[in-house]
Amino acid sequence: MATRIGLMLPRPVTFVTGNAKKLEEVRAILGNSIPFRSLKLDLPELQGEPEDISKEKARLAAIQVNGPVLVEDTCLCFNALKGLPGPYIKWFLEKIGHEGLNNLLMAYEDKSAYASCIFSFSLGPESEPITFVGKTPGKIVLPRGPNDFGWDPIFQPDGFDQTYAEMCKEEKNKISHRYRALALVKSHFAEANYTFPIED
Ligand SMILES: O=c1[nH]c(=O)c2ncn([C@@H]3O[C@H](COP(=O)(O)OP(=O)(O)OP(=O)(O)O)[C@@H](O)[C@H]3O)c2[nH]1
Ligand SMILES: [Mg+2]
Repeated sequence: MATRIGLMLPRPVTFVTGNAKKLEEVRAILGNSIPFRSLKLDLPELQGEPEDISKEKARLAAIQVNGPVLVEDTCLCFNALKGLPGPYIKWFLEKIGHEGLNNLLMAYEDKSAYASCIFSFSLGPESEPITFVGKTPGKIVLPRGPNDFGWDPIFQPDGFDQTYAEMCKEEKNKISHRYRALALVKSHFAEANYTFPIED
C-alpha cells in the first residue's frame, strides 16, 4: 500500500498569542501531537463575528511570522445577552471584573452561557485561514476557586459542580472549549498529514 506524503510546510507551525495561560493549556492539550513553537505577539483586539476575528488574527500573524501560524480567539457568551460579551470579554473582564459580569445578568433569570474557542490555522501570508470551533456550555456563577486565569472562577460547565477555576487543570483540559477546538485541529493535521522541517 502506498504511503500518502502530506504537504511539506516550509517552516514549523508558530502558535501566536500574548497570553501565557492559553499557551500553557495548548501545550498540555497538544502534547507532542502537533510540533509547534510559540511567539508572544500582542495582536490587535478586533471587532466582528468570532470566526472572522479569529481568521483576521491568523492573517495578521502569518504576515508577521511569514510562515504557518495557529492563533485562537476566545469568547465568553451569555445567552440572555444574545452571545455578548462574546469576543469582547477581555475588556469586560478588565473593566468590570467577575462581580460586574455577574451583575450584567442580574435582570435575567437565564444565567446560561458558553465558552468558545476559535482556532485559525494559516499556511502562510498568501493562504486563506481555516477555523476550528470548540464550545463548552455552562452557567455564570459567583466567583469560586483560584483567580489565576481570566473568567475561570465564574464559569461552571454543565454537568459539573465546580467552576473551571476549581477543577484541576487535567479535568478542565478534558472538557474545555479549548480542548474541543484543538481536537478538531488535531484531526485536520492528521488528515492533511503535513510534514515539518526538522528544527535544530
Ligand atoms: O477564564 C478563562 N479561561 C479560559 O480558558 C480563557 N481563555 C481565554 N481567556 C480570557 O478571555 C479573553 C479572551 O481574549 P483573547 O482571545 O483575545 O485572548 P488574549 O488577548 O489574552 O490573548 P491572544 O489574543 O494574544 O491570544 C482574555 O481576557 C483571556 O485572558 C480565558 N479566561
Ligand atoms: Mg487577544
